[in-house]
Amino acid sequence: MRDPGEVVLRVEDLRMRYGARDVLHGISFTAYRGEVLCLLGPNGAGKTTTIEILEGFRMRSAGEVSVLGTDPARGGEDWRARLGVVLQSWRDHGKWRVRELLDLLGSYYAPYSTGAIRRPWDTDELIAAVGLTEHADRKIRMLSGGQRRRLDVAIGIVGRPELLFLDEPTAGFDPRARREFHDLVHHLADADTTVLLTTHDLDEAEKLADRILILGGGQVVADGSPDQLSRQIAGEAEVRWTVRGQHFVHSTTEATKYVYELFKQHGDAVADLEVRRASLEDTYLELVHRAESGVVGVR
Ligand SMILES: Nc1ncnc2c1ncn2[C@@H]1O[C@H](COP(=O)(O)OP(=O)(O)OP(=O)(O)O)[C@@H](O)[C@H]1O
Repeated sequence: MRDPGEVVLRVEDLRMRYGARDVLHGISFTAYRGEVLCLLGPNGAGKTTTIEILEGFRMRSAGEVSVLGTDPARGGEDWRARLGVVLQSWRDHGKWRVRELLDLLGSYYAPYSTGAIRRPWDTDELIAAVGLTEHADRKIRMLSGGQRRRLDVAIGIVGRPELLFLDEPTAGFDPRARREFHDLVHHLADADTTVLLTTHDLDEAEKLADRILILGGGQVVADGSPDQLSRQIAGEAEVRWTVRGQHFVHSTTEATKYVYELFKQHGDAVADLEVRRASLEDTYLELVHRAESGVVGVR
């Protein structure tokens, strides 16, 4: 358990209403320094709304929110300089070259350097960290979609943020770029950056998140590590095996005991043994289904 003094993000009973429609019905969660928190939920669940409120771009209807110790509705420039934001895509500055743009954007952060955090990030180091060294002198409009997305990430972290918001960061990445990006997020978290990201890619969530929050029906329907969530829902595991070439499948809530009995009964004849627990995808689909059909969530 982390020291409660390290809270970076605290959300209590957050509500959002657009016109007459309630989108967030009172959500609460906390994030700690160096934690990677992943926000999941179906289209329209309120992920972007939540993130925009935390970034100070959207005014909430009700509830308490503290981001790096400040209410985002009242955050000034010095507070904003401690945040990094990677939105869905950066479409401007096509005529600029990669290094030029990062140099310029980085210079805005220089006045916010502190003894502990030197701002901005050195441009060439940053370009290398996001895998754009070969393209540093290219015009932005000449970049491919994935390269441009890497630039979006570089723009989000050029000021060495203490808290980084990533909205579907790897959309359009090839598998290697995704792997490199995941390594980058792990490095940022190791250096104490707190990361809040949204994704629809459950494999990505499982690889990156220390904690997953699932939004459904305007509420947090689950909050825990990928492993904890799977256990909450994984009532039954599926055991598969063969005996003398014949395949068997059995569902049980007590897989270990079942496997023990199996070996007691058949000994070495048991082959191809597999125990499959609920995946994050199974868990996600079940929890969202429960939320949408009005069943109270699991926390
Ligand atoms: N400015 C707005 N005015 C009115 N309704 C809005 C506005 N922005 C979002 N909504 C509604 O609020 C709900 C939540 O939207 P939001 O964009 O936060 O969802 P999301 O979880 O980010 O979805 P997605 O996965 O599709 O990006 C949706 O039903 C959307 O139609």
